[in-house]
Amino acid sequence: QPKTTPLVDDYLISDTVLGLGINGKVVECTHKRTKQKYALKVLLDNEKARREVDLHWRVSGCKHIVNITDVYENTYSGRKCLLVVMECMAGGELFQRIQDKADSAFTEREAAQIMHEICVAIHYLHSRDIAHRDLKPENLLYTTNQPNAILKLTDFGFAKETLSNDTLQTPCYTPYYVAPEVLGPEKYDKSCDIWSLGVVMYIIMCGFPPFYSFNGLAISPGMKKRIRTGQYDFPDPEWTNVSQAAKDLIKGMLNVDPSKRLRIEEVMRNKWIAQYNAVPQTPLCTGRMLKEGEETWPEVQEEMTRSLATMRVDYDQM
Ligand SMILES: O=C(Nc1cc(-c2cc3c([nH]2)[C@]2(CCCNC2)CNC3=O)ccn1)c1cccc(C(F)(F)F)c1
Repeated sequence: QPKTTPLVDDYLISDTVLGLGINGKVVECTHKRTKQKYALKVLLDNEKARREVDLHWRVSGCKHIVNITDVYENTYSGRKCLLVVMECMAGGELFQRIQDKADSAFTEREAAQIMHEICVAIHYLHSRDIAHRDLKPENLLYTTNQPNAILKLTDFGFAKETLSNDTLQTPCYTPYYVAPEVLGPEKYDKSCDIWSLGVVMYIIMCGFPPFYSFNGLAISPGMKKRIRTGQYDFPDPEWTNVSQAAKDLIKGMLNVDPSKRLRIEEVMRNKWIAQYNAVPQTPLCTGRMLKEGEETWPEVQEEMTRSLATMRVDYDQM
């Protein structure tokens, strides 16, 4: 139900670029009547863009997912475009905010509260049979710069429905003797998101990623092997004071076998997440480590982007 009236009748488009998504550019815009600021994502109208908008619109009501205000279908110089107007997340990205508060101690309890917010978003998606498949630091944004800002997930450019056979093809009844796997392989798309949750949690706890290539190359063969074989650890001194509960949760999310990896329901039931307000207020070195690693942060982002691209391909072929 996108609007077909010209977006420019209702909004002023500024030339402030907020970022580039998989399928399109994001710019700032202002509602003419209310003077309210919004983020506008410009997508070329095609099947991929339609899927992104449809899935994002379906979950836009979740408190921890960037809300869509409006969608317009307009034609510019003969090209059909989808214009997605979203609430403006003026607080910027998750790790920028943790780094900016480097002086005042960032504690394990604050980390647990942040993880709880991200898990609420992922649980909202997975319970509606939608996998995000591109959960990474630059897609986690804050509403404002204020202390009470809310963290939200954005960019549904790789999102997809995970309805497997037992809900679609097979008739509404299934003979009681049919084994579950016969109804079609449980799709592993959701487990991409759990792996991402594990990587994001690891970085929140210490300020550097669990996997990286040592020789500064893009994904080195060694790094790929280390990801597949789950070779990472919790090095001292950064991890010395972190609770065993947090480390065990990360292990459950970074399990190399997607079928053995925790599901989001299990993550939400985990004590460290469910009772995040009872997590010890141990000071973490995340802010300082993020600051120290600031120049190599773009490489960390690129490596996560590549790891996700590889995983999406691998799991689609399973
Ligand atoms: O990025 C800002 N606001 C924002 C941004 C988005 C947004 C959507 C998407 C993205 N951002 C990215 C940008 C590149 C990194 N991945 C995410 C690509 N894909 C998207 O779908 C949505 C809503 N508000 C921002 C940051 C600081 C200040 C302000 C402003 F001053 F405008 F309030 C806005």
